[in-house]
Amino acid sequence: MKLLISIKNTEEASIVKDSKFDILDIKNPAEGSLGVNFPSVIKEIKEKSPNRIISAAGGDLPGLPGLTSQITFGLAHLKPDYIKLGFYNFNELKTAVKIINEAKKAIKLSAAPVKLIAAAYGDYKKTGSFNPFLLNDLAFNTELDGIMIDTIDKSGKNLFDFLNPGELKDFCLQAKKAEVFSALAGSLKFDHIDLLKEIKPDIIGFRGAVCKNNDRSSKINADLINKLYQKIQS
Ligand SMILES: O=C[C@H](O)COP(=O)(O)O
Repeated sequence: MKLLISIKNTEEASIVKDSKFDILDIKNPAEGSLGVNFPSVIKEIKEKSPNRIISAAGGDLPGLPGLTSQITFGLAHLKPDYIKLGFYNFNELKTAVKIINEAKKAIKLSAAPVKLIAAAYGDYKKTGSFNPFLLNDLAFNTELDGIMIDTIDKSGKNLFDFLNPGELKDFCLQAKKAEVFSALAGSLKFDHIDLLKEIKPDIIGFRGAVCKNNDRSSKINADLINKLYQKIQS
């Protein structure tokens, strides 16, 4: 189980410089769950973190293939290892297939070796957004590299308030069958680690629980990241 840590600026890149984790995710929490950050910020963080595997959030995106492919094209030029696209406020599989096919074309056009992750939200029902259990169908029908479940609502509830461990385990098993990696996030806590070890996603994503006062809009904390990493290894 690899640990992904989301950061928002170059100051946080310095804070986590010596911390142990596997993927450095760059997002803009002020613009949503998978808020997309500014090109200059992503470029600077990449330069400051030469030995890190980098992921870039692409936004909580409506079902618009043109818009999504342009965002993907722009991000791909910054050469992250992964781009994560959030499926928000639309729910048709056909639209999702078109989005991923066009995003893959945009990546090829950029000539950067970027992997693509489609993300849906555990609390999808509240907003009529894309059902995360359709991500496996999407993976079978496209050239996706990974699928992820996060949450859109970061105001107190977490992933397990919306989906049960059995559903999440099945999601991860289906991802293996589709030969893509699985990732889980959504206000996860230290206390969820044992359960997550049973569910066996390939990647777990954290921010809030490793920020000062458990507040994802405040500053990331290196000691908390190291403690979390140790707990995952134990
Ligand atoms: O991609 C992972 C997310 O940034 C996790 O953030 P969170 O733990 O605050 O929900």
